[in-house]
Amino acid sequence: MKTPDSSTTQAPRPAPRPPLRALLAHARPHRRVLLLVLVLTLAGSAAGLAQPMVVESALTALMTGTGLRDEMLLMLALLAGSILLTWSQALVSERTAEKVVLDVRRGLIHRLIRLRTGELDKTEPGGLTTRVTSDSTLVQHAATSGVIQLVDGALHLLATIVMMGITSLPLLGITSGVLVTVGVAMGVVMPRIRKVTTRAQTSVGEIGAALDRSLGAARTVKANGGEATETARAVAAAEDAYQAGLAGARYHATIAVLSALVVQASFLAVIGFGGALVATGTLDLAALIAFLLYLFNLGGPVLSLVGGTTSLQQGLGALTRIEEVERMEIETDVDETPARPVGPPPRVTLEHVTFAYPDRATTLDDVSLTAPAGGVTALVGPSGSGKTTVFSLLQRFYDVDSGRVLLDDTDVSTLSRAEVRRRIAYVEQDTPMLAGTLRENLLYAAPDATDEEVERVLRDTLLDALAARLPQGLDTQVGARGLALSGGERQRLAIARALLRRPQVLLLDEATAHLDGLSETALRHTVERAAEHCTVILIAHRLSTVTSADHMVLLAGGRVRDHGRHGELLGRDELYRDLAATQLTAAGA
Ligand SMILES: Nc1ncnc2c1ncn2[C@@H]1O[C@H](COP(=O)(O)OP(=O)(O)OP(=O)(O)O)[C@@H](O)[C@H]1O
Repeated sequence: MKTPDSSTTQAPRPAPRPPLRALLAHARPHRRVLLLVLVLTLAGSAAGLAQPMVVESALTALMTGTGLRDEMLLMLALLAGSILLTWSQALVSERTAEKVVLDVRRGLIHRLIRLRTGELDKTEPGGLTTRVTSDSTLVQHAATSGVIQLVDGALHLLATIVMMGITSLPLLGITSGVLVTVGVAMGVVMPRIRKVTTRAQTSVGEIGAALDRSLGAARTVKANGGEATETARAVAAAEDAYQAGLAGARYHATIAVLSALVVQASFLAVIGFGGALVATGTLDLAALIAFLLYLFNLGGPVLSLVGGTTSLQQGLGALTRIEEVERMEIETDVDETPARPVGPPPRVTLEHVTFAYPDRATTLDDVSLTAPAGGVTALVGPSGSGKTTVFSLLQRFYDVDSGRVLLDDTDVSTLSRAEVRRRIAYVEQDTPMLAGTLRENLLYAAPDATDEEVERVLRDTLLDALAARLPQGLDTQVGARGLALSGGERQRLAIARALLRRPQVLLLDEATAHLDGLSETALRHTVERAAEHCTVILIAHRLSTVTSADHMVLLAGGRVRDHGRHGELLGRDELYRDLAATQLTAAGA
């Protein structure tokens, strides 16, 4: 059972749409421009279609001895017209295609960054990013040039056939063999092209996923000599993409050869049969030549049809993957900018909270705990006992299955996620630094913080000495291409960033890494100073933390086992005594 309103703040999951309908939905906003492109394309094709007729009349003129001037001028005009039309058509069509892809990418980026935590748990990030990069490109071509090529190809083909019929019906009869064969070949090959393209795209996604995983865990890979295994995994996906690409190439080549072969064969047939007709005087030589020109013109529309169908097939495959993202649940309530939290730090309460990760056994079972307002509460417990899960529920990364999470008397499920996360700041165990300067890292979530606030927070986190030591002070670059900070400094920087937002609650997952005595004291001092302004809840990994905490909650197996002060728990709880002796690290130990 979900909390009553949890469904109102999440995006509804739309039913899957048929891919073609979805594709047309992407083309719809640009329908006017696409119509213009189609008109231009058709006009270009019409200019091309008129050429053999003009040739026929020029040849007749030549044979009857009348002048050629008009025909030559007309041919030049047609040529110029068709060049101009093709050029402007290509330009407008490319621009629209770029707009389509930008729209698709904007939508995807927006959704991916707001995906619900539960969706992220289920999906590999590499597979998601290829939807923004390569899949969107395939949709772009399908929704614009693909559709246009198809319509143009079909109309052009039809018009060519009509013109051939007008020129000579018997010769058209001979040629129909071409059309039927090409049609059958396309019907057989096209679905296969779609299948291999989908396979190729899936493999490309797997390359991304495999690399993301390897690079994200680069140190583990190196330390375990896992280079060969990781390479093999990514290369296997690359080879599969290659195989799928090869299969696609084979199908394309088959279609190209078939069309060329059939056009050549019918050319011979038309020459033979048409030659006989000319010899008997049933057909003009000029008409035969015009017919042959049409025959060769057939290649254009047939290629358009093949190209259009291929890109449509590819686009539909890509769209199926993009639509998967459209159907994933996102957090819709994170973009509002709630007012800065004011008022005293709240009491934080979990009231009979039960929670299970999707498709997992119960992780928190009837957990009730209270972190007093403005104090330091430490969560302790063996690994896997549910400490991090409590933090996740407090920030509404997930919603509880039953029970309530309260800030004073306010149920967090009645607040938007933006509001909850504005009130609560979270410092992870291993805080990544963002690219940029020390100042940019500090101001990430509070760009309007004043210099005085920055200075006070630096003092509270004992980072003022570090900043003073640096030649460029707060404008020093940090991270991969700048100053490297120690684990302790990184976590204090993260606390400073969190405090600058002036949160009401600070959640801190203490680093398990060993800190020297100085850093440990600095961290404790920082936490004590933070507790002057907000309610601090921390996942404790240090003895010094639990001895100085106001209150402690001992979790075990997803339930609250005991709570109280360090001395009390030490006196009465065996598990706690064990933990204190083994897990909690003492400075300088
Ligand atoms: N995203 C997730 N999806 C599914 N199960 C999860 C997820 N995160 C944690 N779990 C499971 O929930 C249980 C509690 O995990 P949690 O991270 O809350 O424990 P913890 O007390 O913080 O452990 P540690 O001290 O090792 O960090 C574990 O059994 C874990 O396997």
